[in-house]
Amino acid sequence: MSAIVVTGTDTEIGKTVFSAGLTAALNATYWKPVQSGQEEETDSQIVTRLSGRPSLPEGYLLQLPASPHLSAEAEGVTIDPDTLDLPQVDGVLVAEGAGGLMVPLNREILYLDLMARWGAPVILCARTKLGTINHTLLSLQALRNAGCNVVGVAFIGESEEAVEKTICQFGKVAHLGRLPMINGLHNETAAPDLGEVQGAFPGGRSGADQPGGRSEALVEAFAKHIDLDTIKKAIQL
Ligand SMILES: Nc1ncnc2c1ncn2[C@@H]1O[C@H](COP(=O)(O)OP(=O)(O)OP(=O)(O)O)[C@@H](O)[C@H]1O
Ligand SMILES: C[C@H](N)[C@@H](CCCCCC(=O)O)NC(=O)O
Ligand SMILES: [Mg+2]
Repeated sequence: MSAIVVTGTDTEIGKTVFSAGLTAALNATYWKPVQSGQEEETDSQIVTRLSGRPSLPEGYLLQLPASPHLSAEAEGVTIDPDTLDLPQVDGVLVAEGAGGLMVPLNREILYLDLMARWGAPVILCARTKLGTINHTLLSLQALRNAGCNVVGVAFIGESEEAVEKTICQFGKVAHLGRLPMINGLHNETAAPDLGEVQGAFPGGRSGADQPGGRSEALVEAFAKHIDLDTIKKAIQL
């Protein structure tokens, strides 16, 4: 088995959409160790809907959309990192963090510490919007200080060539491509009471534009814009 970790410079920057593209491209299995927030769909449901690939059950599935340590505390739970070793699967495992790197899992450890413990190669997702140079360089420094193996930065959003180049120069990091914004990924059929469904949603405009239950628009954009060869090499595929 090989595993690859998808993290980001912040929450809401597109890690889940990127993970769905990556999971489809690698015929992988997706895992969200800690889901903190269950407003509409979980990240696992989104990835399975967009990729047509399976998701493992979350290690912790928490209601409150907040930092994992606070969501857990709100339910009287303490996240135990010893229960969050990377699961064994056939083929490739794609594991997605929650928010950015220095997000606490409990009162003692950060997500970054767990990623360092896993030792799996890490992809850093970053916006192309103003402010990203600082966020991305800080995140790269944190990953390296923690001893993580950084595969590269995957950008998300409109093209900002000079900005992307600056990050890769100062950060001495590979540019893994840029996933543009894709229309129609939202699941208009999703509702809170679908919370237990894992997989494609039948009927409606689910963002899965093929009957097999995946978004061909995402799969095509990922194949066109993301450097899968470099990612495959990092996980010895
Ligand atoms: N490439 C894209 N094309 C279109 N929409 C996107 C793209 N990337 C992200 N989005 C949208 O932006 C929003 C946030 O994206 P996403 O859920 O992937 O963020 P995230 O980084 O995984 O956040 P979290 O920290 O909660 O896991 C979602 O509504 C998603 O559909
Ligand atoms: C609520 C978000 N959607 C996300 C957690 C983001 C934590 C950010 C904490 C912070 O940096 O302030 N949850 C999750 O990915 O499961
Ligand atoms: Mg996500």
